[in-house]
Amino acid sequence: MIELKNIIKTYRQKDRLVTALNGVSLQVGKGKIFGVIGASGAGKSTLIRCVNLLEKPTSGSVMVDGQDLLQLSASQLAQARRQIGMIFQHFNLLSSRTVFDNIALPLELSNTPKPEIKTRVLDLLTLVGLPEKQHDYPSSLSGGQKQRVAIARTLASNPKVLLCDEATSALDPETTGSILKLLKDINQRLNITILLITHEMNVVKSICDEVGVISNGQLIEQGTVADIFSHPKTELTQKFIASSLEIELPDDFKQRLSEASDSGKHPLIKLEISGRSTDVPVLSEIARVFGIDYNIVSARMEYAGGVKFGIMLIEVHSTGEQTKKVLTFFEDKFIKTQIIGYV
Ligand SMILES: Nc1ncnc2c1ncn2[C@@H]1O[C@H](COP(=O)(O)OP(=O)(O)OP(=O)(O)O)[C@@H](O)[C@H]1O
Repeated sequence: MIELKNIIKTYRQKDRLVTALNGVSLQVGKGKIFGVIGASGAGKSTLIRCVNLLEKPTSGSVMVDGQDLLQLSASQLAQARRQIGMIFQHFNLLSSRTVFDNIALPLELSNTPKPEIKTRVLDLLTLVGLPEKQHDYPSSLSGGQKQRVAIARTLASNPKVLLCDEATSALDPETTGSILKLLKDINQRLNITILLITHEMNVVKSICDEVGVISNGQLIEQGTVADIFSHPKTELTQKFIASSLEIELPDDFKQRLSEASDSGKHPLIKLEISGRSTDVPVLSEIARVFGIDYNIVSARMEYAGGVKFGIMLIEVHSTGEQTKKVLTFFEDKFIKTQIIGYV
C-alpha cells in the first residue's frame, strides 16, 4: 500500500544543507500497521510528511496504492491525497466549529449532499465513541476526545491509508491506550493501512505489526515487531526496547546492594528474556538441577507481536562456582544475564 524508495530529503538551514532523510526505503503492506520509532531530530516527521507530499522529497519515489505520487499532476495529487488521512499530535481541530462541523468539513469540501453528511458524521461519531458530543466545541473536550474527533474527521473521506504523526504524544498513558485501541479497531474493521511515527516503544509494542528504527535520517533496522524484539541488532533498538521495560530495584535492596561478593551475600542477577530465549521454566529448573533457591525481586514480562519478552531481577542463593554454572545455564537458554551486585 505504501512504498518509499531511497528517499532523500535535504533542507536548507541558513547557509548549510541539512539531510533529514538519507536513503530511506520501506514498504507497508495493505492492512498492516507500521511504526517508525526514533529520537528527537531523527527524521520521523519529515518521513511521514513525505508520504503525502506535505514535504516533497529531494529524490526517491513515493508509491501509495500503486500510484507514483511524484509523477501526478496537481489535481491528480489532490485526488490521491483524499485516500491518505493524517492525524497529528495537537489534533488540528477548528476551534470555531462544533465537533459535528469539524467532522463534516471534508465532506462539505467534496460537495457531499447534506443528508448524507449527517448520516455519515453520526456514524463516525459512534465509531469513535463520541455520539453525545456532536454539538460541543473542541475547547470543551479532553485531549483524548479531541483526538477521537480528529480521527473521525480524517475517516470521513474514507482513506485507505492513515498517517499518525505522534498521535498520542500529548496524551496521558491511559488515554494513549484507548486511542491506540481505537486505531487498532479502525485498522481491523476498515482494513486501513496505518503508518505511524513515535518516540515510544510502548506504542509500537501495543499495536504495530512492523517497525522501523530511524536514526540520523536512516532506517537502521526494520522488520516484524516479533523479529525486532527477539533479535534487536543495534544498540539504539536495544535501548528503545529496554526503555519500555524499566523495572525498579526496591529501596531495601538498593541500600543492601554491594559490589563485592562478601560471605553470606547472594548475587542479584538481571535476566533479559527475549523472543530468542528458550521457553522453558528456567527458574524451577535451576532449583531442581542445581539445588539452588532463588527469590524474584522484581519482574516485568510482556508480549509483543506474539513474542514473550521481559526483564527479571532474581536473588540467587548461590556461591561463586554455582553462580557461574547458573549464568552459563541461562545464557545457554539465550537469556542475557548481568550481576547487578550482591545482597
Ligand atoms: N522545515 C525545515 N527546515 C529546515 N530543517 C528542518 C525542517 N524540518 C526539519 N528539519 C531538520 O531535519 C531534521 C529532522 O527533523 P524531523 O522534524 O523530521 O525529526 P523528528 O524525528 O520528527 O524530530 P521530533 O521528534 O523532535 O519532532 C532535523 O535536523 C531538523 O532540524
